[in-house]
Amino acid sequence: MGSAIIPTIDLSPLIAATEYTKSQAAGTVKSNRPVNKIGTETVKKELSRACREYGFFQIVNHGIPVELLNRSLELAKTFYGYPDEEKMKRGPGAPPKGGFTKNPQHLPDRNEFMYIFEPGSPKNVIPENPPQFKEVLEDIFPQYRNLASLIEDIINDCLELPPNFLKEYNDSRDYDHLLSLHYLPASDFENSGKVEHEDGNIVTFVLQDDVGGLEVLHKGKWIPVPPAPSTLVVNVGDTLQVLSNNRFKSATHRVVRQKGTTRNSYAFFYVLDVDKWVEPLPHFTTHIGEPPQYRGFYYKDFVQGRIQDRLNPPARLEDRFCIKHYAISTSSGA
Ligand SMILES: O=C(O)CCC(=O)C(=O)O
Ligand SMILES: [Fe+2]
Repeated sequence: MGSAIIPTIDLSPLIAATEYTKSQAAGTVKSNRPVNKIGTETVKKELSRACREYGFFQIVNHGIPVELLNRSLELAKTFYGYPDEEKMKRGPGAPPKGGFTKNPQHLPDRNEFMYIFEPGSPKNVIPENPPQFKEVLEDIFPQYRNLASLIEDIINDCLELPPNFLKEYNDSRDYDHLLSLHYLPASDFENSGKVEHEDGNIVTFVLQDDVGGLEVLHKGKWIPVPPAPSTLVVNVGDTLQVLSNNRFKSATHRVVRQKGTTRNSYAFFYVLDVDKWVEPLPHFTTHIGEPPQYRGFYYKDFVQGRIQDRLNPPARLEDRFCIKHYAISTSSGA
């Protein structure tokens, strides 16, 4: 067992600062809590290091109530415990449409899942049962989104970009989505829950139950990401890796199914508009005389390539379509 563990970052100084600013702006309740400048700077340093070294970290005191997180996991567990006929009343959902789906048999991953979009979206097909599932999902969705926006602000500062640069670039919230995942128990012969991959977006949050199985690749070794109450896992997506010209790392991760038990998790994807052009930002290339590590692409082409690849994966993992497809190889380093 390796001793490496991914960093855990306590966001409380930032959450306090944000509450203070919000209440001041609204002109309502005045917080007596001073903005914790030193705490905020510490968070930024830790987060910056985590994004550079791991591309993966956990956050605590992030402002989303633990009761709501736990409730969302309990309700998902109840839903996936229903017989297939009941679940299929809300399926099959195929992105970009929501709804229940079982991963096709020809793929190695044994999981079932449901895509959830912002409350009120016509793409949503949320089950009526268990009661409160819909209400809880509609409550939690905007909270994930606000948290992602806060993390984006911090990342903007960590990368020393002009104020609000990332927010103005990533200015459409139409494609954000939440994925509810249910993994089946491992058999004696196979245990793949989610084959190794990188996320293509800006950042993802993962909420996992207490079963375990999420692992991240760090310096060539798989590190388990053990579940911890009220903790969210954050991972940097490929888009951020490209924009930052490899300063921030999109970590390879996977889910290994456990024997004798199912596992529930949620992944919230903070996503760029599909019409956006993505390329290394001039702040990390022309402004400082460094060559771009990627050629530019439309986000929709990248997404399309990934979907095709996931549905018809090539025999060899190294042949999978991923962000390396756009990488510029530097002959000097060859
Ligand atoms: O279920 C998990 O813990 C992770 C899911 C994941 O990596 C994904 O959906 O991209
Ligand atoms: Fe992922």
